[in-house]
Amino acid sequence: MINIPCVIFAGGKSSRMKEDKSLLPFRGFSTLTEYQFSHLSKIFSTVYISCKDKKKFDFQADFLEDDKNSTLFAPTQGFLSSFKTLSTDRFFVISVDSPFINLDIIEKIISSDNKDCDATIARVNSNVQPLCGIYHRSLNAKFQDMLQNNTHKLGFLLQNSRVNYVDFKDEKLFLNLNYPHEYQEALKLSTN
Ligand SMILES: Nc1nc2c(ncn2[C@@H]2O[C@H](COP(=O)(O)OP(=O)(O)OP(=O)(O)O)[C@@H](O)[C@H]2O)c(=O)[nH]1
Ligand SMILES: [Mg+2]
Repeated sequence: MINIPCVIFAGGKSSRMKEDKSLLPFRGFSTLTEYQFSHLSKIFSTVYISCKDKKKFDFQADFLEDDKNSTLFAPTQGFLSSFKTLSTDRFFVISVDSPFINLDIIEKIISSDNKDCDATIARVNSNVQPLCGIYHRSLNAKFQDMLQNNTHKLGFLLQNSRVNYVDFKDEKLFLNLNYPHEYQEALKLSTN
């Protein structure tokens, strides 16, 4: 088991999906979140779910809720509550809507990480995947600045930080379910 905590980001608006994607059924699980939680719990010894309000889920897990006083929708919120609640120097981040990220990918990222960087992040055919990688506590202050300045582009943060990129080729494994057609594609890939 991997000892770095894993945080599943599941608190977004799903504006492109038009319904909360974290609650869509997947691979026999009643929600994509439960699928990810179950899969990742076999790999990581601690798995957290980052969300606005744990009440939207009806299963037991460790939830990290966003600041209730904020109306902002952006992963920045999830990062800030992760840094606040977790005591470790780093944690692994994954998006709820990328169900094909596997052990092989996770192990490669973890073995590429080192103490001198701020983050170790997946890149697929030169596309950076900010929600698949390790973030270090050294970035906490930058996330606080992002909140203060109301700028939430993770790509920009990473461009201005010390990042190790880990390159992958198979784009299918990084499929993000943003639109209904991508969810349909994921369902099809799962039955093959
Ligand atoms: N905890 C938390 N997670 C978030 C927040 N906003 C986005 N995320 C998560 O970040 C991940 C990547 O975001 P997107 O793929 O853009 O998802 P989204 O923002 O729900 O979808 P769109 O509204 O279509 O952009 C998803 O897993 C979201 O659940 C937030 O305010 N809080
Ligand atoms: Mg979004």
